[in-house]
Amino acid sequence: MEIRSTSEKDLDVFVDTVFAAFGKHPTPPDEDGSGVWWSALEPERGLLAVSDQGRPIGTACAYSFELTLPGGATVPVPGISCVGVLPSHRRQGVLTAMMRRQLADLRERGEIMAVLLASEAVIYRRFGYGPATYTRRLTVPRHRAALTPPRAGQEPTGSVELLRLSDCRDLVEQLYDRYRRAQPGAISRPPLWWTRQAGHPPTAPTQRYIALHRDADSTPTGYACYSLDDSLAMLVDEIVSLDDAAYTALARYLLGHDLVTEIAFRHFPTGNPLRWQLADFNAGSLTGETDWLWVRLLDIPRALTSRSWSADGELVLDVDDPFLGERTRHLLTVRDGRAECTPTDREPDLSLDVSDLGSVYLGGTAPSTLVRAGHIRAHRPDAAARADAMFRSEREPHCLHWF
Ligand SMILES: CC(=O)SCCNC(=O)CCNC(=O)[C@H](O)C(C)(C)COP(=O)(O)OP(=O)(O)OC[C@H]1O[C@@H](n2cnc3c(N)ncnc32)[C@H](O)[C@@H]1OP(=O)(O)O
Repeated sequence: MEIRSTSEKDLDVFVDTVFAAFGKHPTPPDEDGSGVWWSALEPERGLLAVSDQGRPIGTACAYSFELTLPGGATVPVPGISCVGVLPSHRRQGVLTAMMRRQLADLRERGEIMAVLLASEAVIYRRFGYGPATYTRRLTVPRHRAALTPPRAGQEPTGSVELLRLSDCRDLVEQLYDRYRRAQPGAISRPPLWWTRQAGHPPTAPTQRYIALHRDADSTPTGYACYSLDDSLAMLVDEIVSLDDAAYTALARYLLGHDLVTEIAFRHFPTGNPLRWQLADFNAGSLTGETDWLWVRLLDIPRALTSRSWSADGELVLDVDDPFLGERTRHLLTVRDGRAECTPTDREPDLSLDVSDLGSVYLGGTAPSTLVRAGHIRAHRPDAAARADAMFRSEREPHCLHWF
């Protein structure tokens, strides 16, 4: 078997092989290659595994994204996707070989970390990825959707306008970009995703309504992208807002929609105040709680010094990376929210696998939870609490981009 990089001329074979790995057939794109989820693929960042007989049997690719870190810094990240091996060639080490090659390539490019969305949670930990953000759905039956009235002096001052997605793509793109720069865990949607209508709504060409919120000065501050199905259930693909007032106004608009049986909010963030604003706290049900963005650190010192930190202090981290055969020990020193990271031979506070460091990195998983789960070993009684205070993100990490 050979693993080779792809280029533009491999695109059809690449797409065909990915679909075969998932047991599906590709739908034809528009003449210019747009209008399907894979329209934004970067063919020069793909890998193709080819059997000894010359048959393509496996695929993997990387998108060029930016990731927002706790504190608001953004870093370039490869978004790993289209990972597949033909059913006829599974469990023979094809994926393992592709992951090894891909991580080596990413290191060579100087990437700090990689991210992905896992089709199954059992696949990627062995390659050093850890789940770092989570998602779930809130569903509210329309007859229980009443919200508590706003407190005196906090009445909404903005407005909501109903638009069709096809009429306001540029505005939606700009709002998403402003939102993701302020939201830890959020991923950029490169211009290609919008111009080629790749991915899922609102970048996909699917028909959708957009509820656009403007503040009192008529400045757009958020949108909700939604549709109703034949049974009159409303599906909200995403709400993107620059502040809580916009989110609340959009939720009020959606929950007040007539002739709707229920309103389902996809990607409902942990810590979102909407349940507290419902007159009946139990009106909504939370379902589909699942991992979303997985993080794989490739350059630990650069990763740790790129984000900001919520508490000053020192931590010695002993990090095992079995897949890459590396064991490194780092002294993390945080002063005024910024970190220095140096090699050390001091006794460790925490011993952990690189996948667990990926899980706690964005602040969405408390180190103490992984200590209690038996993943991380704490060598001092106060180490887990100290790590919790330092790794916590003031704003909970959240990602709603699908790739
Ligand atoms: C980011 C993304 O694109 S997510 C999409 C992932 N792709 C899919 O889900 C498509 C359908 N599945 C597939 O194409 C394949 O089953 C893959 C890509 C998941 C795995 O490919 P394979 O070539 O079979 O993996 P490989 O042989 O290298 O297995 C490595 C190890 O992972 C384990 N493993 C791999 N996939 C799975 C799985 N789905 N469930 C449980 N264990 C798995 C193997 O058992 C093996 O374990 P071992 O090292 O202890 O023996």
